Amino acid sequence: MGLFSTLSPQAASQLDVIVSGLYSTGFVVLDHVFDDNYLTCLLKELIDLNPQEFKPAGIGREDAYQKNKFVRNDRIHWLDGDESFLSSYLTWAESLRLAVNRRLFLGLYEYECMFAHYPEGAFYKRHIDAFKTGINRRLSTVLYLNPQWGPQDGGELVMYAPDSNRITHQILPTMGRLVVFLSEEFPHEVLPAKRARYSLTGWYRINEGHHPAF
Ligand SMILES: O=C(O)CCC(=O)C(=O)O
Ligand SMILES: [Fe+2]
Repeated sequence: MGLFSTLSPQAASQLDVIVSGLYSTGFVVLDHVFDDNYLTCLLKELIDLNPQEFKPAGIGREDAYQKNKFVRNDRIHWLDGDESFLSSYLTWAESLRLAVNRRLFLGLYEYECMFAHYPEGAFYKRHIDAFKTGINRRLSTVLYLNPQWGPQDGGELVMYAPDSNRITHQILPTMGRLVVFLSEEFPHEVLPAKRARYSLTGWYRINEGHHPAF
């Protein structure tokens, strides 16, 4: 049984929307990709994780700029991929990887993801997830897990036009909202959250060691 047999027709057409949006603007925001029960389950798993296992963001896998607590002060928990609650999400992530590779030839190879917790007041200053010369991230995903989040709660994701100070979008991190964008193109920042803000964030990487024959 192929992977797509596990996707609903609605999920398959959402993948088309994402791929088309990436093709035309490099950036997509979608609601209702995952059902409410599953989102609630993800949020519960996230909240149940031992707070000791959340590390200040930037430790380990990123550059010095991103380790600076004046740049970001969220807390993150890398996921191994073998957590049972993640399997539906990872099935979806794999189907997106295949759809993107098939239509956009990005050569996405693997996906890594983490839970992020922005405590009250936390932020992440303007940055780019990958520089063309640096880490091999090509596509960023953020799935927000914040029930009843409104404008009064802050924590917007602010997206800038490539190489510009022009703001193109201010996105509230509402429950189930998904943002997908090309990692190398769009500077973005997270405004201070006025209450705890949760997300499942991930990146597709290319395989550094892999040199295609053609
Ligand atoms: O949570 C968000 O809205 C974006 C987070 C982000 O930019 C990152 O973790 O690189
Ligand atoms: Fe980012």
